[in-house]
Amino acid sequence: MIPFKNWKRRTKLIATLGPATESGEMISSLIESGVDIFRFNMSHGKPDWVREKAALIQEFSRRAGKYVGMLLDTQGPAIRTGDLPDQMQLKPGDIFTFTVRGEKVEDQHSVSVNYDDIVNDIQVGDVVLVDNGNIQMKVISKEKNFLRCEVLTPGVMKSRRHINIPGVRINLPPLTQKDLRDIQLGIECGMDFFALSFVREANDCDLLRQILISKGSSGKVIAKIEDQLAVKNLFQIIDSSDAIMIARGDLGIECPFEELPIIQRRIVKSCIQKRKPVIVATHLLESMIVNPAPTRAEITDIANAVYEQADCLMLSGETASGRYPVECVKILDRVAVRTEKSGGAGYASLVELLGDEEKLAKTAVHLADDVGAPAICVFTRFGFLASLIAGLRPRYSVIYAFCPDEEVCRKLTLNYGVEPCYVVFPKSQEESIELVEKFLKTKGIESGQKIVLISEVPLKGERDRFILLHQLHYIE
Ligand SMILES: Nc1ncnc2c1ncn2[C@@H]1O[C@H](COP(=O)(O)OP(=O)(O)O)[C@@H](O)[C@H]1O
Ligand SMILES: C=C(OP(=O)(O)O)C(=O)O
Repeated sequence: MIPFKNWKRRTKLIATLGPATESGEMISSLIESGVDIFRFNMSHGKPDWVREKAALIQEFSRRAGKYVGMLLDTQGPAIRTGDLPDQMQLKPGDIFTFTVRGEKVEDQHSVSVNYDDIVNDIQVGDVVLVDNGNIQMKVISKEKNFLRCEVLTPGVMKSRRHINIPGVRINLPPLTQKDLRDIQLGIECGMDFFALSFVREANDCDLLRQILISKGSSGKVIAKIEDQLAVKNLFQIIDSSDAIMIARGDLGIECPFEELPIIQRRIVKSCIQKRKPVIVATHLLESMIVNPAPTRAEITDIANAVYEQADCLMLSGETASGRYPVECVKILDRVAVRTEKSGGAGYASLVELLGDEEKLAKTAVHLADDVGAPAICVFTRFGFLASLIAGLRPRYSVIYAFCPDEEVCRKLTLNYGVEPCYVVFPKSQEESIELVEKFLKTKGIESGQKIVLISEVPLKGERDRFILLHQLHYIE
């Protein structure tokens, strides 16, 4: 019997926290609606705000009895405008000035920029792309401390907007002083994932990892692929990170946009092949920042990412500042569940399985697929075996990861199809089966169903592992 009834979503969901979702009530509703990880975008969040919201997430996740991860997203070597007291409505023909080094100008429309070298990197006649390319301006003159531009497309200039200069290597270090302060804050708040913006090469990830380790954090390193250099160095970056984010907001500006779907597919496929979790981010439900219903194209985009079997989908402005955050999460859930049932691209067949653990995981997944098991129960100390199994994308099974470490449980919120459950490890196979039976009963899995049990915890010899095909037999 194929276990399609009560299908639980395998694709994980990340929601960016912002003014629209900062209340305890909203955080609680988002957790109830299925958010697995909350993202703090450090281009916007102030330290006290981050501390307060991180504590709220921990409290509401405890109340909901569900592990929820927290992700700190660094600003990285990105060019951003500074704070504006009020938004500015811009129309074609307006003159707009970008200032650096604290320069003050009398112009009607101006804003500071965090990157002094912008005046060197941009030439008169170049087009400046602001706010994900929404506002285009042409440089008409430049001085030591400012650039004067003509507005080409209408738009609203707000605080902390991103400026892209495609193809130019920005003269900022991979981690700025602000990033280092934010990472320290993230460690203090117990963040599980640290995303590195505008990663350019594998060394950038190594640097972040060294910082985390030196400060005693077990945080995972997520590399954001958002420009052409990162695409060029993709394989090394995948190898040096714990997970990849396809940051389509910037990537879609930094690369010709017709390349975006091809790059997305290549990244998802490569990550699955190399067994690294992958996040598809940004613009999944962009129209729902203001509209109550998605476009057909957005539904199809979500379904495509789910069909590709990405581990995770990420909402940005939709939950940070949109009008319908909870509805967006519910729509992602609904589209993901339906698409998962219909099957996926199957890139996991490309995974290279070299070591014994990998082969063990593959055997367990084959068995579970063959018998149509609704569950693979894995006893995992460090989350390694659970993530191996997730990487192989079982066709029908939820992966219940029984783990004696709450930190590891929170890190598993990113992996495809994994539901982490905290347990003290049982001492025998019999106790393991008893624990699993009791647990699966609460999950609505019926007596008589066949499930697969696998453990990385040796019961006898140091290298012994077991895989068990077990038919549930609940004692009433
Ligand atoms: N912590 C925050 N505080 C204030 N505004 C925020 C915060 N996080 C996000 N936002 C708002 O939501 C918008 C969308 O979020 P996101 O896509 O993460 O930002 P961006 O595209 O600027 O990196 C931001 O541009 C910003 O206006
Ligand atoms: C997630 C992204 O990064 P940010 O929100 O930091 O611009 C993106 O560009 O898609």
